[in-house]
Amino acid sequence: MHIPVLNHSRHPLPAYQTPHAAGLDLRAHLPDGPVTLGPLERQLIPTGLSLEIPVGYEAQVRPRSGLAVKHGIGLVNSPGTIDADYRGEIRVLLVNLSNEPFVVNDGERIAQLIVAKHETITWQPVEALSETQRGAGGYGSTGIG
Ligand SMILES: O=c1ccn([C@H]2C[C@H](O)[C@@H](COP(=O)(O)OP(=O)(O)OP(=O)(O)O)O2)c(=O)[nH]1
Repeated sequence: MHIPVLNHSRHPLPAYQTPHAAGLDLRAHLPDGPVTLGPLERQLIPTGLSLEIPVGYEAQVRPRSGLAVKHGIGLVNSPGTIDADYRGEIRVLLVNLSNEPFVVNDGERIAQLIVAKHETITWQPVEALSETQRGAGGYGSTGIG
């Protein structure tokens, strides 16, 4: 699938790092210099990228596990949703869940983008739903562990 992309950064377009990777790494676009995230601080980090995603598809912004395990860096709204009709810049809502400041440098790979199909549904209001073995059970109703 080809996706039209505007790249306002001086970084290369997101690329798959291995032949069968699902995600394309997104880089920080910080022309004015690095940004420091203090402990528990969150910031929207620009990528310099705007997309034209085909109708029927979305893009998901997901954390990178390496940054999560090594530095406690996550996404507040994980996974972020990029709508097909969004034409603005993709931004990444990073949060520092560690006790140490974390420096985000220009060009650093901060998150990953997955393009996925989605359904557009219509509602069918009813008076009752079909019965199942689970019924309304959840939240550990089958036991923990
Ligand atoms: O991590 C994210 C999440 C969203 N967006 C952009 C693309 C998306 O299409 C738009 C709106 O996102 P969302 O629907 O999650 O935001 P909202 O809080 O529901 O606001 P809106 O009322 O604008 O839909 O913001 C990003 O750039 N990064």
